Amino acid sequence: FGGAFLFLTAGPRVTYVPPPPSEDEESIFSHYESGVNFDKYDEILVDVSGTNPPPAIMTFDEAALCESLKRNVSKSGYVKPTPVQKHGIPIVSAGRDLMACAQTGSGKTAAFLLPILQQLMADGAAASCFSETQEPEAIIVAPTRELINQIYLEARKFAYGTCVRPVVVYGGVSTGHQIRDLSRGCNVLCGTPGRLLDMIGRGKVGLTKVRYLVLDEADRMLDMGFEPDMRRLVGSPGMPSKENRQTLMFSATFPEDIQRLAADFLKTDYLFLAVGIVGGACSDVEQTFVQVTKFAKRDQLLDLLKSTGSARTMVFVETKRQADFIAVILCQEKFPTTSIHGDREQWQREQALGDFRSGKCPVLVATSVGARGLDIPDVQLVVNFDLPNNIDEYVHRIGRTGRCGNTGRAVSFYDPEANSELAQSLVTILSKAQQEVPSWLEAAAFSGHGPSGFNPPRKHFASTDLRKGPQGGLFQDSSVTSQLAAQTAADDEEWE
Ligand SMILES: Nc1ncnc2c1ncn2[C@@H]1O[C@H](COP(=O)(O)OP(=O)(O)OP(=O)(O)O)[C@@H](O)[C@H]1O
Repeated sequence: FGGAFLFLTAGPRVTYVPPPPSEDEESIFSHYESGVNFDKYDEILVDVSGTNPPPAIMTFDEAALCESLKRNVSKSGYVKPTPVQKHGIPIVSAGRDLMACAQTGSGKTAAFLLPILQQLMADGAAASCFSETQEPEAIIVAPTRELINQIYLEARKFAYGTCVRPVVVYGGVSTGHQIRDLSRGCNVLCGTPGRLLDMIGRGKVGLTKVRYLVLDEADRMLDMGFEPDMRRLVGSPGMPSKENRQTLMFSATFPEDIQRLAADFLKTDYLFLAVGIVGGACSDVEQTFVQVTKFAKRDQLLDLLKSTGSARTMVFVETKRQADFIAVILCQEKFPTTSIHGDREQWQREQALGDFRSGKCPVLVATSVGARGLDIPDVQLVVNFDLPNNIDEYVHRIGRTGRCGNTGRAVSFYDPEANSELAQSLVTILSKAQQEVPSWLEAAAFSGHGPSGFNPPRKHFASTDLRKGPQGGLFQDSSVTSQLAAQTAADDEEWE
């Protein structure tokens, strides 16, 4: 009986083998153009706190990258570094631990990949060779399968033509396939936590050579959903102590309670890099709000999509069932639509993202699993059909548009019955992004709902490195709820 029970709970064996990524140079380096606001990134205030930060670089030349990396950066269409790259690259190169917060779509991925790859090349990383146990020098973790795959493809792009070999492991894909891929050599291992720990537990990955541990979407990786896995990872046999590795954390949001927790993983002299307002929304996204009841949302969405034509659109909903339901309705109404959520098979999730990327389905309905990190060209509109229950998730969701200096638009359906808790934080977010605040939303914010008092917009840039004391924490109200909210999301979703 025990065996049968085990079999039932383990579920069917996953046999999906994703198609290999293209080897064609043109598609490896395909990219979208940076937008009209790219140069405005330079006007964003930057604050680095902690002792002895190295000076920022102004150009990629100053990053002293080796020839092949330089070539790959240029083939990727990068001409000038973004602020998180200008400051982040020298910090990583100087061997410092880092907690970096910069707005969505502003190039955080290259800010950690380039200096890591550069260092591995400079130190002559061992060319990959076959071995049953691989000993990567860098481990990168992220919360969703699609995001870690995207980071892997970026790593593969920047490492093109070098001897550094990145590998990716994530759930929903045949383990045997990933073990075979790993055994061919691995310098940079990208993984979602569950599958990564599984590979370590099976003895396929050794940790003794780890020099870099990167947590992308670090606040999510350290909230209640993933924190135990992260502790397991750093406590795994062979993993160098925090004193003996470099730990790097990146996100667009960093609630204070999570910053406090993050300190356990970082050396005490870590640097905190804030580009703009910690937890702030991307100012290139025009945010509008429509007050609507639950029952009127459907018609509102149809009207909106009719008015935007074939603009590539992501529609966020609360539940997996709702995602399927809305996708079906939109298809019936002749909007080619697909969906991504945790109940879909991995091949369906990957196909959905592929169809959305290619434009075959210009509308993607997603649960919170699609909120973070995904970098899809030309997403013009994000619709919050259901608003999330925490402000950080809102910031990440609307950040799927307005990336890399391009402009974007987000329309959110605000249901007074369900969303009043969010009103204060929304007003703060809108004000800080210099956006118009609807008077009804301001009234809702003042009417006393929500976890704390109204947060008046600050006139000056406020760094929110926790170590600077209580005047920081612009979005403290959100941090109070973030853990709970994230837990709810984690319960609902098969994240990785
Ligand atoms: N210096 C640059 N010049 C031109 N394009 C860049 C530069 N840096 C990054 N990009 C491009 O900008 C896009 C967004 O970058 P990336 O995905 O790293 O953003 P992010 O800050 O990690 O966003 P998120 O918070 O949503 O995860 C990518 O397509 C990336 O290739």
